[in-house]
Amino acid sequence: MLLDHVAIATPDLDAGAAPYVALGLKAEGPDEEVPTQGVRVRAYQVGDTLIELLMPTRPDSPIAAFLDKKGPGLHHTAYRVADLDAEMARLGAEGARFLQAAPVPGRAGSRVAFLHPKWGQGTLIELVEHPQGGGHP
Ligand SMILES: CC[C@@H](C(=O)O)C(=O)SCCNC(=O)CCNC(=O)[C@H](O)C(C)(C)COP(=O)(O)OP(=O)(O)OC[C@H]1O[C@@H](n2cnc3c(N)ncnc32)[C@H](O)[C@@H]1OP(=O)(O)O
Ligand SMILES: [Co+2]
Repeated sequence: MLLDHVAIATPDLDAGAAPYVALGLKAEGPDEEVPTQGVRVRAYQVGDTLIELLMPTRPDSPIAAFLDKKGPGLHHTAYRVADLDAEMARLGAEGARFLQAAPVPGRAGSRVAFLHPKWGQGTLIELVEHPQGGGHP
C-alpha cells in the first residue's frame, strides 16, 4: 500500500501554500474543486506522494467544521488501494467504522472512503482508488 496524500486544512490556499512554495515545490496543475466534499484542492508532489491543501467552499464542508474546531493544520492521511470496494468489504467485516456506505468521488477522478478518527486512533484515514489503478506519479 502506498501513501497517496497528506491533506492539510486551510482557510486560504495561497496562505496555506506559502511554506511549500518557500520549500521550492510546484503545484500539480490547476486547483481542483470537489463539490461533493465542499473543498477546493491544491496539490504538491513530494516523492511518491502528494501534499493536498484543502480549502472549504461552503459552510457545511467538513473542512469548514474542522477549521472552526481545530484551526489550520493536518487533516487526514490517505492510502492508495487497488480495489476500494473489496478493501471496504474486508475492513468492514473486521469492524472498521467507515463514514460512507460506499465510495464517493475524490480528486482527479478517484473514488475515496473515510474511516472515523476514533477507529484511526485519533487520525482521519482515507482510502483512495484511482481510475485504472493509475494516479500519481
Ligand atoms: C479532495 C477530495 C478528497 C480527496 O480526494 O482526497 C478529500 O480528501 S475530501 C476531505 C474532506 N472530507 C472529509 O473529511 C469527509 C470525512 N469527514 C467527515 O465525515 C467528518 O469531517 C468527520 C471526520 C466525521 C468529523 O466530523 P465532525 O462533525 O467534526 O464530527 P465529530 O465532531 O463527531 O468528531 C468526532 C471526533 O473526531 C475528531 N475529528 C474530527 N475531524 C478530525 C480529523 N480530521 N482528524 C482527527 N480527529 C478529527 C473530533 O475532534 C471528535 O473528537 P472528540 O471531540 O474527541 O470526540
Ligand atoms: Co483526501
